[in-house]
Amino acid sequence: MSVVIVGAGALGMLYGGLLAAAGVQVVFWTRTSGQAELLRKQGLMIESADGGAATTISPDKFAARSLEERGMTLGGDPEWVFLTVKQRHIDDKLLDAVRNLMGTETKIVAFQNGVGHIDKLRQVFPGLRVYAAITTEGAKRTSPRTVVRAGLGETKIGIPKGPAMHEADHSDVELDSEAEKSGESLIMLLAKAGFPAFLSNDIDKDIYRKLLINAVINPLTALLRIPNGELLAAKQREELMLMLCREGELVYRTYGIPYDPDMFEVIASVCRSTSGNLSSMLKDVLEGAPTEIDYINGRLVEMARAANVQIPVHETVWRLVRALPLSGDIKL
Ligand SMILES: NC(=O)C1=CN([C@@H]2O[C@H](COP(=O)(O)OP(=O)(O)OC[C@H]3O[C@@H](n4cnc5c(N)ncnc54)[C@H](OP(=O)(O)O)[C@@H]3O)[C@@H](O)[C@H]2O)C=CC1
Ligand SMILES: CC(C)(CO)C(=O)C(=O)O
Repeated sequence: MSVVIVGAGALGMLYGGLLAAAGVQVVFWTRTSGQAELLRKQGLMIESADGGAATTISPDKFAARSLEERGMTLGGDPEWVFLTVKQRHIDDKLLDAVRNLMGTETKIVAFQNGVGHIDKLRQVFPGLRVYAAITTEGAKRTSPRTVVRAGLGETKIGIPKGPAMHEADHSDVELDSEAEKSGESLIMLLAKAGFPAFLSNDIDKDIYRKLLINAVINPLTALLRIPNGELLAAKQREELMLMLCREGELVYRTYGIPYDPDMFEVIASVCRSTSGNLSSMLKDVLEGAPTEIDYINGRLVEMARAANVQIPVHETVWRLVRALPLSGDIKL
């Protein structure tokens, strides 16, 4: 079994590193030749947030190439391509490069938060099975060859339905037997590498559940510059969370997208279980990097507008996060 990791960032190094350590044939595909070279020379390291022993993966356990070295052959016909770049990185150039990697039996697994990417991948690769992975792993890249794993999360894998997920029928649909067989082999592979992983028959529900969790926690933590747990530490913050949650539920009801009856409690419990974490959006803001707001709150706003539904709090946080200065932009 071979796995190509497109994007050796936090998630890419975590999954690729532990798969390689478990003996799976892994090829990392980085953006820059500098990172690929560093990985080839020094290997990579996965540290644990609680100070436990780090896992070192030596360079003989994997291969690393870069987009800049596009001419180089990666060899073979990979069984899986894990797409672990951010949503905004999925552009025509990247998709062209991914196309060159695909063999006849290759399947893609997309790990992005938010929505939009699956439809894009389906348009570019018609007829190809695109799996979505929804994970509660928390990974942070601390150097081009080091990643910190916040704790053991769950990874759910499934094939989203319909070309546009929010227009899809959300009744339970069984995966066809071939897709199920492939999905199960991937789950076993991930389990071998130490990831608690499950096959989902309704990954759309998981995608939209995560979307609402992110659409409440991420913009508020990014705007208020606080760790996730601090959202519950003041009534005013909880009120904002509740408004975002209720507006999101309104959109979901409008489109017939199922959500947990106690969605607010689900979100609050994520704040508690990740209380010390900085959300990915806050990390992006602190690093001066573009955020994934367009693919999270932006998508909800788009859906609401298309259905003539008002979600003013999402609209406001979406605009505010988009308007945040990139670090260093403003000197006071
Ligand atoms: N980190 C986490 O814990 C979780 C992340 N996710 C989702 O997973 C996705 C990835 O997140 P994360 O790993 O944190 O992000 P990172 O920013 O750490 O990693 C993204 C990686 O993609 C690389 N990249 C960008 N463009 C290209 C390209 N053209 N070719 C090859 N590689 C490229 C970047 O390279 P470079 O740095 O050189 O630009 C970087 O290494 C996001 O959508 C996020 O929402 C979901 C759940 C948890
Ligand atoms: C669940 C949460 C909010 C954890 O930090 C997350 O997925 C993120 O930060 O993007």
